[in-house]
Amino acid sequence: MRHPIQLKILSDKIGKDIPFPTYATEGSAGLDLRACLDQPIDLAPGETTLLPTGLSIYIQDPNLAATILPRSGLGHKHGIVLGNLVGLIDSDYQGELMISCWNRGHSHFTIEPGERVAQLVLLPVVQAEFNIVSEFEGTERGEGGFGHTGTQ
Ligand SMILES: O=c1ccn([C@H]2C[C@H](O)[C@@H](COP(=O)(O)OP(=O)(O)OP(=O)(O)O)O2)c(=O)[nH]1
Ligand SMILES: [Mg+2]
Repeated sequence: MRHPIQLKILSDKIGKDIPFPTYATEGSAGLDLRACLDQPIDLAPGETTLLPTGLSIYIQDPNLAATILPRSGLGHKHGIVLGNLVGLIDSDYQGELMISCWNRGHSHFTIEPGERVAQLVLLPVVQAEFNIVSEFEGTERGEGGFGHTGTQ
C-alpha cells in the first residue's frame, strides 16, 4: 500500500548531488536515507554524530509513524549503526529528519556526502486509550516473563 506523505526539501543538494529518496526495489520496506553533507565526515570508533538528511516529512496521520533503522550491511560489516538504536518520527514532527550515526566498530569510518546511512520505514500505529481496572482476566502466562517459558 502506498500512502501520500508531505515532504519538504531543505537543501538544494537534494535532487542534484544527492538523489531523492526512493524505494530501491518494488518490495523494499525502507527508503534509504542519505547523509546530506558538504564534506566527508570521519567517524572514529565509539564516536556518534548527528547527520542531516536535507529532508523533512509531515506524516500528519496519528495512526502512522516512521522509524529510522540501520542498514544491515553497514551495521554488520562496519559497525555503523544508530546512536539511538532506532529513531522514531512522530506523526506531528515537522523538523528535519536527522540520523544519529554511531560507529560501534573498531575502525575509523568515513561518511561520504550522499552516502546511504540508514533507512526510513513507515509503520501503522495504534494509540492506547487506557481503561483503569483493578484485576486483569487470568491468562496462562500471568505475570511470568523474562525467560518464564524456558529456552528449549
Ligand atoms: O532518529 C531520529 C529520532 C527522532 N527524530 C525527530 C523526530 C521525532 O519526532 C523527534 C523526537 O524524537 P523522540 O521523541 O524519539 O525524542 P525525544 O528525546 O523524546 O525528544 P522530544 O522531547 O522532542 O519528543 O525527533 C529524528 O529526526 N531522528
Ligand atoms: Mg519524545
